[in-house]
Amino acid sequence: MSHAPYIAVEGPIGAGKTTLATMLAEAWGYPLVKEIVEENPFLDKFYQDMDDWSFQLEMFFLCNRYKQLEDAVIPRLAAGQAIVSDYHIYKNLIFSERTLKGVKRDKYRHIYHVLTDDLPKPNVIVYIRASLDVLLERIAKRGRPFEDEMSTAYLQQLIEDYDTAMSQLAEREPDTIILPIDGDSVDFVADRGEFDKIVARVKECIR
Ligand SMILES: Nc1ncnc2c1ncn2[C@@H]1O[C@H](COP(=O)(O)OP(=O)(O)OP(=O)(O)O)[C@@H](O)[C@H]1O
Ligand SMILES: Nc1nc(=O)c2ncn([C@H]3C[C@H](O)[C@@H](CO)O3)c2[nH]1
Repeated sequence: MSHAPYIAVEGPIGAGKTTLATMLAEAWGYPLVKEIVEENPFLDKFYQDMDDWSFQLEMFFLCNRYKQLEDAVIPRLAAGQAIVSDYHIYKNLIFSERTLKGVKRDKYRHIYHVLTDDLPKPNVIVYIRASLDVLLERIAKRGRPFEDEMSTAYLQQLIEDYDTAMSQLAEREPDTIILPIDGDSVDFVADRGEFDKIVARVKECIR
């Protein structure tokens, strides 16, 4: 392992990333880097008109995540200390390849690589996979008003994009271990035993 433990949780919208990342960070007493949602000025506009707002939204996410890595992740790893994150920076590319088109997609892809290629990458990604029905149920239960506008087709496409992306990532970043979790059947919230099993599996990866 080239740096202190850097553990990321990934998965499609509503899979339970923030929930699991928070539990892991608390269990180990590590700081948590969390996605910015409430202060995002473009999310509601994006869900109302994706074609019109996707570039602004993707750039906002990219700049914010870059800043979080710069401010919170890099100094911490440089000090030899572990950290948990509820995303991997690669998710910018997963979403942008789906939401952007033509010249804007090419420009975004270029900027993405310039900004992120030399950033530290997680040692482990806990990848929560879940079916469309389960994701829809969790998104509805959480009740963010702007997500009412999200189409089922978009979410289904993201489920597939995530599977493809995780296979690509396994090739691009062979030092990162990807731990898939079946979010439909493994309820790490209600069942402490299931959470403990995840903790044990992650520990194995960062020893
Ligand atoms: N294993 C679980 N069982 C039941 N409910 C869960 C589980 N995991 C998460 N939830 C609930 O599902 C909702 C979505 O979870 P969470 O916000 O952690 O997802 P997320 O993947 O971080 O979402 P986003 O992609 O939007 O950032 C929340 O209301 C959370 O309490
Ligand atoms: N288009 C797009 N690009 C991203 O990088 C991205 N990251 C998260 N999201 C959406 C999912 C949830 O609704 C909400 C909170 O995660 O924001 C994104 N949407």
